[in-house]
Amino acid sequence: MSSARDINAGVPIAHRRVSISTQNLSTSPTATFQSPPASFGTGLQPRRSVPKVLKPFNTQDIKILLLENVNQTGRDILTGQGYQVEALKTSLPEDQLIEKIRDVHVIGIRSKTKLSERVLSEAKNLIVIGCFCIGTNQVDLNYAARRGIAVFNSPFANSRSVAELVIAEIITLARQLGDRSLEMHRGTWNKVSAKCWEVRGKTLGIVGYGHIGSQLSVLAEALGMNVIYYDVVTLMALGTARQVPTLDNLLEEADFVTLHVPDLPETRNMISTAQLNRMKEGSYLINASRGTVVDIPALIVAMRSGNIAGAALDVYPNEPAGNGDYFTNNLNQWGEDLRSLSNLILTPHIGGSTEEAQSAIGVEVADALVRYINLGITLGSVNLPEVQLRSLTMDEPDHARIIYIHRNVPGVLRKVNEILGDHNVDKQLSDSRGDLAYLMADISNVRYEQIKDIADSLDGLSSCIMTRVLY
Ligand SMILES: NC(=O)c1ccc[n+]([C@@H]2O[C@H](COP(=O)([O-])OP(=O)(O)OC[C@H]3O[C@@H](n4cnc5c(N)ncnc54)[C@H](O)[C@@H]3O)[C@@H](O)[C@H]2O)c1
Ligand SMILES: O=C(O)[C@H](O)COP(=O)(O)O
Repeated sequence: MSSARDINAGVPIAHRRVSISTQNLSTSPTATFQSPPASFGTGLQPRRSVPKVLKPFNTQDIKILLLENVNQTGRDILTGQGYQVEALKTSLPEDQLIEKIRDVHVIGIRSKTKLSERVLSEAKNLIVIGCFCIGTNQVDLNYAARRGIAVFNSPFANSRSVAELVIAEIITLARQLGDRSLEMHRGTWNKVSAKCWEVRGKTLGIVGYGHIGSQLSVLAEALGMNVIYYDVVTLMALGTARQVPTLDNLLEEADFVTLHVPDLPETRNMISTAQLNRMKEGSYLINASRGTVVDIPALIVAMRSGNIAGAALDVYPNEPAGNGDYFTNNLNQWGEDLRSLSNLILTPHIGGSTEEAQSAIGVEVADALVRYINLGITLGSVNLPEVQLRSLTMDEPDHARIIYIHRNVPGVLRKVNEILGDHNVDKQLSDSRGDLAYLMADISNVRYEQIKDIADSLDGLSSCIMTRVLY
């Protein structure tokens, strides 16, 4: 088992390095870390017994809290490491979250758990956050970085699932399938063709042509749709899709408008009364991005007027913490209005909720957490500089890996190397991101009893945010 220790105010700054078989490391010239197979989670083995002087804790001492029903694949990888894993099916109210987060070194969440500065400031032992989803808007990334807490996510493992849901919704809206099905469930046969359409030849307007938007573009063209898209970045069109210069251009031309932008200050209420009024009469709106992107009261007005012939919402400004919670309470006054509208598909944030997506996300994020906890590798981190050293000497005795997360100020490397200077620095890599820098150094000829001195000296530097020594 690997181990870690706690030197400063409960912050685990060192844990025993573990060996890793070289087949798990990329041999590509770019030296990126290849995503390991699922067995990676059990592939890391302890190297030697723990030196008493460091009061290290074993991997069993690493406490991980997983919220929001993280997939079994991820739980298995983490428990396979020997970490203590507590997994809950829902998110937690802030007060309970604060109580729980005080104790853990790692937290895994999905889109609902808000890790604000207020919550994170209580997380004295936290070294890393895993977002088992695409979005990271629920985490205060800047504050986490200032504290040296790494954040990882799964940038595209559920993109296909979302794109397929949107395709289903386009046809469902065009044919009013939701309403017909509801009527049949109530015993009413209502065979109509008025205002029911084929999607072939219609124009799909995609707002945000990233992972999901671009995948959707390909699927929609296969159905015979014309695709236009709007994005703040100029992006290569797939197939015969066409980028339009403004959102208004898209709204005026599209029969279906679908939103795939992140939650940013600029995308809040991006679709409100003015934008809905620009949309073609009888057009449709789909939002499977974030609940903040659509002004819901404005949508209700537009649908009641008939200008918008149908809509699909998968995401909402306030979402319940878990299944069974009452939807209307969270939407306040809008819940009842939404539920009363025809040709409005309401789904409980299930865009990425498929077996395939959740299983892949579980593996991807859990592997990233293991690599970070055990090896300090930040590849894929959304808030720290991405640093990886591929060490061929990890299994040799008297080697240690130093991780020094620090403020990006002049003179740090000189001071760090003064501290490491008595040892043989085999490799060293440092990268910065804004005000923050991440240094990784593999040193040899270091005795275990010297490791505490190194850690203490690094901690004593004024630039220090967090020091970890892996050995
Ligand atoms: N419903 C779900 O279950 C579900 C699942 C996955 C992702 N999502 C959400 O879907 C959204 C898109 O995900 P993605 O993986 O495609 O993201 P992405 O980062 O790959 O793509 C987002 C695109 O939006 C563009 N963009 C940013 N700001 C914009 C603006 N103001 N106007 C126009 N374009 C803008 C970006 O340039 C980028 O091309 C995110 O909000 C994500 O959280 C929801
Ligand atoms: O950000 C995401 O990946 C989606 O919104 C899905 O979130 P979820 O994992 O909470 O369903």
